[in-house]
Amino acid sequence: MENHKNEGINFGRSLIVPSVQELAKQPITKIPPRYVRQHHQKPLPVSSDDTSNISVPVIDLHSLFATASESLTYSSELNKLHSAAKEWGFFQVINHGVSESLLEDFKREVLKFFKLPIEEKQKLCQKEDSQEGFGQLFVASEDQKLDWCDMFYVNSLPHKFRNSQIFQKLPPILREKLDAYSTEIKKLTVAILGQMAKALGMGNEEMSALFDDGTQFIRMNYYPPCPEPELALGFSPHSDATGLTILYQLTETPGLQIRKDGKWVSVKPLPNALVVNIGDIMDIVSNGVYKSIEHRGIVQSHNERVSVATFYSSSMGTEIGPAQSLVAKHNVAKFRRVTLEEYYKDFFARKLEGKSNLEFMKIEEFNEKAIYS
Ligand SMILES: O=C(O)CCC(=O)C(=O)O
Ligand SMILES: [Fe+2]
Repeated sequence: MENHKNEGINFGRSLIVPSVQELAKQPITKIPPRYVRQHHQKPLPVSSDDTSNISVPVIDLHSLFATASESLTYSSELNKLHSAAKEWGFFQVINHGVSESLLEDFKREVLKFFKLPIEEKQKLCQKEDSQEGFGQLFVASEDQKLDWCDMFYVNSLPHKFRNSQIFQKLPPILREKLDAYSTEIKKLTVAILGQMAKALGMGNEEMSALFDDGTQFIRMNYYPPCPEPELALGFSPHSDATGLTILYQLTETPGLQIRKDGKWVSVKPLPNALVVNIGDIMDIVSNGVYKSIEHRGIVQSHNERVSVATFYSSSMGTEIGPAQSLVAKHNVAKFRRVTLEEYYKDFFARKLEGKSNLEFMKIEEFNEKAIYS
């Protein structure tokens, strides 16, 4: 298993903030000012921004992979995947092959973890100069607004980057299920990326070279009930700095919203489905064809919400930039090339601010408007 001296990889850390779950246990009717959003960021009442009749595409991975093994160059499911990645940047997958019993077991252990007494969770808290552990990310200053959320974050793959101090302290069954979940989600991610290579007309080897031995991070999010949900956000608007993210919504409480044509659209939890989204790195690799979409989390007054995001990127030494095959095909590169380390250092040094990180990678003339659609 993991190397005992391993201290993980490190992109600096965020400021220490109080546990929101502990705060929400107090008999409060108002939230502290640090959680009250400025007007433009407040979640609107649903009635004034009604997008309830719109939903993200659902893709049946069983049919997608079945037609792939028949080596058809075209299939309607592949076409659906391509348009979902281009037009939505988000979709849900069903018949994804990750066993229901693993999803159930993992869910139970994650929920148990967040219910542990704070003293137990604090044994796993983020240490000096590390993002991994229990705490919060992206808090860059004392006057920044805070998310109504506690989180636990670990580097899960490759194994050599696992922080052994954290893994050893995890409740053993959670550690076992996390390990199994990480393996299954990596397989699923790589399989979806392979289909995307095909849909984009990229060389399959090009996608494999970037992602077969990639880096995986797991972030578990706990959103407690909030006495003033119309003033707070569970997760500030952001896009993910990854290749692909697979999100498991553990509870039935909705909360994830994506920005679609200027409106916030909810991604409602579906039974046995996983949410997939394009991250900034895939947006870059696809030379802007696939879209990394801004999303946020809202909270509710009576229900807690729990989600697990699994972020997958290329391996650490890799230089990221538009795929050469697509640059040749499009006759232009829309993004600069940087190493993954440089990219992440910049991402984690900021507070979350929509898609600002992707903008910084764009070659100037493309900053305003995408040319491919
Ligand atoms: O909880 C959610 O649905 C969103 C989480 C998310 O966007 C993230 O962890 O990056
Ligand atoms: Fe996200």
